[in-house]
Amino acid sequence: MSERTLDRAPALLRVDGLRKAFGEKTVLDGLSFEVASGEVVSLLGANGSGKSTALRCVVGLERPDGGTIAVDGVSAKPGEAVQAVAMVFQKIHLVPRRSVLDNVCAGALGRLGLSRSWSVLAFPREVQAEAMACLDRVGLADRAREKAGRLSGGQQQRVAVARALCQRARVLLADEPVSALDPAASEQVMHLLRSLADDDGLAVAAVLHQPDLARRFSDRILGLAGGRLVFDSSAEVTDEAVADLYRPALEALEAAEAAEAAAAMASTGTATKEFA
Ligand SMILES: Nc1ncnc2c1ncn2[C@@H]1O[C@H](COP(=O)(O)OP(=O)(O)OP(=O)(O)O)[C@@H](O)[C@H]1O
Repeated sequence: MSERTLDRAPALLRVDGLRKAFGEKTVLDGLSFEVASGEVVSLLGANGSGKSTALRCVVGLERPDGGTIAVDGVSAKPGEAVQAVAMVFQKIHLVPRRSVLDNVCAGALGRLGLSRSWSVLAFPREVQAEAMACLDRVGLADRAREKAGRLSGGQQQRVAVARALCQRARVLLADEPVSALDPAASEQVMHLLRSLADDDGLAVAAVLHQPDLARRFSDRILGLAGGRLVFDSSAEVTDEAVADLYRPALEALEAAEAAEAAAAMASTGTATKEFA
């Protein structure tokens, strides 16, 4: 977004030298980035470049092997959730049989010290009031009493965002938030993320597979390859730089296809010889 001029605020989220391996495979290789209050940062990269793992480390779903994560200047304990950080996913993770309002209230569970099992019959009235305000913020207050599973995918994703707001998150991580949505719903969700940064001062980091959306809705784009940052640029990143991110994956795919074609040719040759 070229016209947006951000006086970069101090980073709300600071990730420094993050390292993570699964077995022998290094997935994050010293990844560092920052996201300020009011900023939307997109992470682009080929499949397997470490984008999801990076966000999962930040939200405490994975324990990093090294590096530091700080939220508002306070270091996070590795592998532990931080109240001020929430994440939304491509697979939206609502409880479909519970009401939209209950799903949003669930954002307050950690703060209330209640179990994640939702054993409470009803959430305290003040939590319900806060959840209604969060639903209103995402434009879905009128759907509060419906079962979450009855809403469209785009609406469910907005409910997931409302749940993050009810958690009082200041850093919102979004892992492919629009990959399962149609273009109109994708626009709506991206506009919502943008306005949460612009109007509410959230720091937003989103993994996207759509470079055009990344350009339109973010202040900066981070390019990841092999668990490292290969660029951290303004949203005017060149087509070539973006294409470079996906080139190794494309080349690997082309090599696999060529090997498959060669194997098929060889077996056809053998079959022809046997037939003769
Ligand atoms: N729990 C796990 N155990 C073993 N390997 C894992 C685990 N989670 C991720 N990986 C591996 O780590 C690598 C990076 O995965 P990650 O999901 O972070 O990539 P990504 O950039 O988000 O990819 P995509 O665009 O496909 O979602 C992949 O090779 C993946 O198979």
